[in-house]
Amino acid sequence: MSAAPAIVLEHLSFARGEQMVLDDLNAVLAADDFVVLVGPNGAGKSTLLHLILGLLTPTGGGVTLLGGAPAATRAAVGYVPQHGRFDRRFPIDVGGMVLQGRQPPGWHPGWRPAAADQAAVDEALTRCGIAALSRRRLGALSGGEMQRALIARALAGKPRLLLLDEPTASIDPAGQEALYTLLGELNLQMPLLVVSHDLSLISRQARRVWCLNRRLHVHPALELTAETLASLYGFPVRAVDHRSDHAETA
Ligand SMILES: Nc1ncnc2c1ncn2[C@@H]1O[C@H](COP(=O)(O)OP(=O)(O)OP(=O)(O)O)[C@@H](O)[C@H]1O
Repeated sequence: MSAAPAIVLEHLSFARGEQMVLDDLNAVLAADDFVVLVGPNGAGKSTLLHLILGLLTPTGGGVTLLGGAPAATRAAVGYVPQHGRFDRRFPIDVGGMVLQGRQPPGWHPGWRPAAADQAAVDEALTRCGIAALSRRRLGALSGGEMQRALIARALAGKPRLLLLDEPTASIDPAGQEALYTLLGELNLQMPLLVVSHDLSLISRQARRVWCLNRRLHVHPALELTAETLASLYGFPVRAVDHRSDHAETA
């Protein structure tokens, strides 16, 4: 028997007053899925993530997250914010930040890590290839290293699903390659939902693409054509395949 889906959207709608932000969304994110969520600015991507996490209440339909109501199951979701939105002046080292992924939700000033917490941090750092950076201050990390540290923080909480917001944005090509590899490895163990405009990520790794612009269209990734993207973004978009085995020959 196949595992239960990670996310089920059923006739999901969300309105703010007169504005219909999301209109009758239906989709399933399978237990082994790698879904990239694309859409122009204002399409409702953040609103959808908030609904999936139970931080907003649908005005129609519903969301099932990891087999239950989002408010009850969201603790099992690892959320990875954009590295550029994280304040690196925060006076903490990489190990300390990853340890935050073990802290119980809410305000617990007396919380002290147990041996199992430190073991989970060490495992997450190793999995993300940054064990050697454990004592490095956040301010001294490259963009790619910072993104890995944020992924490690999410992994430390032993999530059953990862949500990532633009993981490859503002990262140099070598760092992006390393992230593609890491995301592929993580997908062997858990489903991923990635908000991204990175066409290389879409063409190489997504099993499915959720194209959102108030309504949701689900595409098998390889069928995502320039026409689909143009209709989504409202202007022509050139899909560039960066795979070396597709390199152009002069
Ligand atoms: N707190 C809010 N109050 C009122 N309207 C909001 C609020 N948050 C978002 N909106 C509106 O809801 C719509 C969807 O916004 P949302 O942030 O979900 O889009 P997005 O796809 O994440 O955009 P972006 O790519 O620019 O981050 C937009 O029209 C936005 O202006």
